[in-house]
Order: sequence, then structure tokens, then C-alpha cells
Amino acid sequence: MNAPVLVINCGSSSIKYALIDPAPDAPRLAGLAERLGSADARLKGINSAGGSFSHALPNADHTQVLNAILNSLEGRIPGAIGHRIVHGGEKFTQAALIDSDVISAIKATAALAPLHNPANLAGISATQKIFPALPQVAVFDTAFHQTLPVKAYRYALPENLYAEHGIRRYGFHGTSHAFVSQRAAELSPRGAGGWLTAHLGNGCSTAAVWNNRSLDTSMGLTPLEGLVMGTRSGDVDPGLHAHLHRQLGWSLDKIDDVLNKQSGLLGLSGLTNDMREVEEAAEQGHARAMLALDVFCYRIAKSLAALSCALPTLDGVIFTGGIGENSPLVRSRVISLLPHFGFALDEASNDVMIRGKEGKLDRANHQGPEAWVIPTDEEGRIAMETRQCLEAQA
Ligand SMILES: Nc1ncnc2c1ncn2[C@@H]1O[C@H](COP(=O)(O)OP(=O)(O)O)[C@@H](O)[C@H]1O
Ligand SMILES: CC(=O)OP(=O)(O)O
Ligand SMILES: [Mg+2]
Repeated sequence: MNAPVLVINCGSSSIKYALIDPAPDAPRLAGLAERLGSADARLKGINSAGGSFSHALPNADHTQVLNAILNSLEGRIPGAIGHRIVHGGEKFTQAALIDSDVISAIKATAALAPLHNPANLAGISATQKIFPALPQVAVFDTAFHQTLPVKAYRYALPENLYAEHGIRRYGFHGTSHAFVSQRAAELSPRGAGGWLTAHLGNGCSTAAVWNNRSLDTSMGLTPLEGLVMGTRSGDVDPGLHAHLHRQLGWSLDKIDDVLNKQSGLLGLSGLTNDMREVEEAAEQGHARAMLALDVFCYRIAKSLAALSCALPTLDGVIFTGGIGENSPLVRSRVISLLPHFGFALDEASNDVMIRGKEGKLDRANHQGPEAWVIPTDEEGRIAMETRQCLEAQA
């Protein structure tokens, strides 16, 4: 298929899109609509000349925003649509052509991802209305992690919770972990050995990838497990929920809201979920921002150290996502917390690796495990998996 793929990442109040041509040098159109349904909803994007645009779309719903996205594609007609679907449960080990069975399966999995899958389904239903003739493919965050061995994906809970209710660890951000580990295998003389990947964006997760297969990851049943994130707590004592309920009288909805939306960098700093602002405040001596940075970096290092147990050999670590790609401070602090792993960061190389640069951070002639920054391309990977899925059907 030579036509471009329109990639849609539909959240509850935002839609990210990208129009991706198979020709590597063709310009990519991409953008983001935020605050859907509110008076200040807005679509922002870049055009093929590299310029930016921003349109107000007051009170627009998913269908209206998708129509506005279509109008921003400069007359280029997609040949297929690739949807990011956050949770595919155990059913999907790879991308799937969307039909009524696939939609039913995504609905059935929505109980495991109540914040994400219903929004993804709203995106599918809106694009089916707008583009009834185009093939649509579901690309799952969870699919790459379906290679986890049972010892990594089972919780120590009674068997029937897994067997009857699907309660296990699934992992997320699979397209990102797959993309950066495969890219490292291409770039590094070490090839597809053992890579630790750290996807640090608004959502954050780590993974252990061996020979292009995910062997463990920090997120679990939901995207709340694991690292400290922008507004999510990551790991807490599982006894916390009962404690908050019994001692403070909090409802389950309140607990869920606090752990997902009021915790993480925002909760610790009391200021913001945005790492740039946390770093600025920490630099000016703001004690809670300094603590947020400390906890954030320590938990990443601890997670990487734990995940190293999944790998027969450790060839390197890869930083990606908005923070991983742009924060020399976070990378340097994480590496400094892993002295016994034999990394050797060159601070000068680390400092210049920002804004989409790709490369190694090691000191000259270093022999130990490597440290890389590799900008992720979830949209590019979704477009590629969409094409592969359609070619396999042909
Ligand atoms: N220069 C920078 N220094 C530190 N953090 C940055 C920088 N640029 C972006 N970030 C952080 O990246 C995070 C967003 O990551 P991103 O991958 O874009 O998010 P999403 O998960 O929504 O795709 C925010 O915390 C933001 O502050
Ligand atoms: C699964 C997940 O955490 O996604 P995001 O980073 O887009 O919030
Ligand atoms: Mg991102």
C-alpha cells in the first residue's frame, strides 16, 4: 500500500494524529486536539511546509475534531487508519484489522482500562463514520509485552483471579519499547541483545527486551503500576487502598482519582506534572520539587536494576519519551544511581542530546553496557504495524 496511513491516538479529552507516508522523506503532518468538549478546545498541528497552525473548536466532540483533522490534511487522502488501542488483553499479540469481532474484544477489555479503551473506541466509531471505505487497524500498547514469561506476568494472587478475570500484568507503551529497542539493535554493534528501555513521558514505563522480545516491564494490569509519572503515583503498598478507605473514609473513586490524577510529579512537587517546571523549581531550591526529582529518578533506577534480572546479558539502557529525550539531568541522575552496572556517561555528550537527537552517551573507548538516547516514534511504528497487518490480509 503506497497511500499514507492516518494514525489516531484518541484519549478521553485529546486526539493526537499523524499522516505518515511510506516514503521516508515525505513530510509528516501531525497535530494534537486538546480539551475536547470544552469551550477552549483547540486543534494544533504542523503542515507540510513545517509551519504550525492552531484552530479553536469550541465544544467540539470526537467526530467534529476528526473532521477538522481531515480538513487539515492538505488534500492528502489516507489509504488506511491505524488506531492506538491501549489495552488488548491477552487476545491481541499483534495488530488486528478492525471488524465487529475486534470491536467486541476491545469493549470486553475496557473493564481493564476504563480510562483508555472507551476513548479509543470513540475514535474508531468516529473515523468509521467519516471514512467508511477505509481499512482501519487496531495497534495495541499491550501486544509487544505478550511475550512476557508467566513468572513476570502473574501476580501472587489466587489462581481464579487470573483464570476467570484476566488479572495479570500486561504492560503498556509497547510500540515505544519495541521501536527504540529495535532501533538500538540496528545502531549498536551489540545488536539485539539485552536492552533496558525507559519510556519517560507523561506516562512512564521501563522494559527489559531480549532479542526484540519483551521479557518484563514496569506497568501491570493497568498503566498505574511502576514508575512515578506526571500525575500517576506508580507503585504504592497495595494495603494503601484499604487504609485510605478505612482511616480517611475515601471512596474507591476518590482513591482512583488521587492515584491517577493528583499524584506523581504533581503530588510530590505540589506545583506541576511538567518535568521542565519541576526541574526549574528544583534549581531554584524549591524543596518539594527537589524531592519530586529525587523520587522520580530513584524509582527509575530501581526499576531498571530490577528488570536487569530478566536479561541474560545487559547490553545497554535506552532513554526515550519527552523526559528521556530532553532531560540530561534525569538521565545523568539515573545512571549515577546504577554505579555497579558499569555504565560510563560522558556528561558533555549527555548535555547536548536533546530535542530529537539520537545517539550514544558513553565516554570514549567504553567497554561496558551502553547508554543511548533514541527518540521514540510511536506514530511511525503504528503506521508500520498498520501496513504489515493489511499486507498480511492481502
Ligand atoms: N526540555 C525538557 N526537559 C525536561 N523535561 C521535558 C523537556 N521537554 C519535555 N519534557 C517533559 O516531557 C514530558 C512529556 O512527555 P511526552 O512524551 O511528550 O508526553 P506524552 O506521554 O503525552 O506523549 C513532560 O513532563 C515534559 O515536561
Ligand atoms: C498507557 C499510558 O500510560 O499511556 P500514556 O503515556 O499515553 O498516558
Ligand atoms: Mg509521547
